[in-house]
Amino acid sequence: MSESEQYSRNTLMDFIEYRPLDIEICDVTLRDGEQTPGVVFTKEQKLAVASELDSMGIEVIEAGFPVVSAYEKEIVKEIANQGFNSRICCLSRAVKGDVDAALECDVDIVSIFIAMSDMHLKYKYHRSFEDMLGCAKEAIEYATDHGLKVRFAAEDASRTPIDRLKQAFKEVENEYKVQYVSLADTVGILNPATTHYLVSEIFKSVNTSICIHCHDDLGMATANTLAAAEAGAKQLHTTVNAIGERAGNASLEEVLVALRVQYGIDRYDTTRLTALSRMISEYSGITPSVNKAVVGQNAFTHESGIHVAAILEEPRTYELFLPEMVGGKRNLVVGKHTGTKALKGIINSIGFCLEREELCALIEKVKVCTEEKHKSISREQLEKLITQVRQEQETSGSREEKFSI
Ligand SMILES: CC(=O)SCCNC(=O)CCNC(=O)[C@H](O)C(C)(C)COP(=O)(O)OP(=O)(O)OC[C@H]1O[C@@H](n2cnc3c(N)ncnc32)[C@H](O)[C@@H]1OP(=O)(O)O
Ligand SMILES: O=C(O)CCC(=O)C(=O)O
Repeated sequence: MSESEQYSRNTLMDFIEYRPLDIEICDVTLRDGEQTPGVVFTKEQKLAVASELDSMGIEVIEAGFPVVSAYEKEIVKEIANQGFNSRICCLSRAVKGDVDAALECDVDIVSIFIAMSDMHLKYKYHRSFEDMLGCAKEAIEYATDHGLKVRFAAEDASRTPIDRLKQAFKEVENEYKVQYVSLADTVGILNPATTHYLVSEIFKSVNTSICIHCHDDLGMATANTLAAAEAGAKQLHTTVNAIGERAGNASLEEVLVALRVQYGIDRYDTTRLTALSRMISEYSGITPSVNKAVVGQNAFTHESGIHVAAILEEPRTYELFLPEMVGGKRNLVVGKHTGTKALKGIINSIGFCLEREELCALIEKVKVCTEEKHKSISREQLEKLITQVRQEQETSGSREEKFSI
């Protein structure tokens, strides 16, 4: 199947003015994702996830926060030494000890973060902006002197005065060689318009590549991430199944599929997404909601008669992209909303062939049964109903014969 037959391209994009996207993905499932309350990945699990991300073509993997524990440090080090194509990154506070831990892990990039919002300066650090920026600079200098590539990350950037962000980024950029500056929407306050504004403003004032790290407190993390990309952000942060602090982060599966459908970026192996999602569900103990985009159980499940009738002719009538594109499977369900064409197609596909009258009787039974049970019906129940219908038709047929004798 050709690429263009796998999905409908959003042709309205042709009417929108935006900067051509020049992006890479930094997946933070193994760091921010693991900060989901109650989630603890084993070394084997983290290695397996990192390997999948690498195979998928993800450019940067944030493997962890080494100072959290000795085991965490051991895992980050092992991931960094796997020889993956993905570059390996880890988190560090603006503290020498954290940078030392990163150095011990052999990572490619260390993400040194500070918050510069009034809220965090006052209640978290009890220190001034100048003090914290000083700490950040010391840590950055120490890291770069020791050969580490650095991302300078502004935590809570979306609640920080823009001029303060610009000043900090400019000073750091002028004094050190950093690879990235990062904007974190730590509490998920942004919307696509304000994300675009924030990134555009920073884009105008720095020469360093910009990263965007979005949280989903208002359900806009994916949209904000894409708005940031349109405004010039280079590195987009994601997590598998959108796991992460509170409402989670921008979802890897949503961002990758949106990049393809909206912007034609097709270099990632999206066919691995469903398997990776199942892997994270198992390892984290958190299953995405059934209606979760791309990987939810219902992402390619259809019941409505009008939809299924059309899908049997051409799935793209009611599917933006085909399940094969993300390693998923289509599932046609028989329930209250099933129509005759759909039922005929479904029963034919499982080896049954009914006359028109039998089909009408079956659909009646399906409706009554699903309304009584308040749920759709299983294949087994469907087969039982087909048997019942056939028996009833036979009985009424022989009765008619008797009557006509
Ligand atoms: C937005 C984010 O996701 S940030 C990352 C959040 N992730 C985590 O917190 C990972 C899990 N955390 C941990 O295991 C622990 O909190 C550790 C190992 C990081 C630190 O543990 P502790 O040394 O016991 O410190 P504790 O957690 O009590 O407090 C955090 C300290 O870090 C300081 N701190 C927080 N962020 C920064 C920063 N970016 N730069 C410098 N110091 C910082 C706080 O001000 C506080 O300092 P204080 O002890 O002088 O008050
Ligand atoms: O910006 C970053 O890279 C990390 C910060 C972060 O995790 C957050 O603020 O939620």
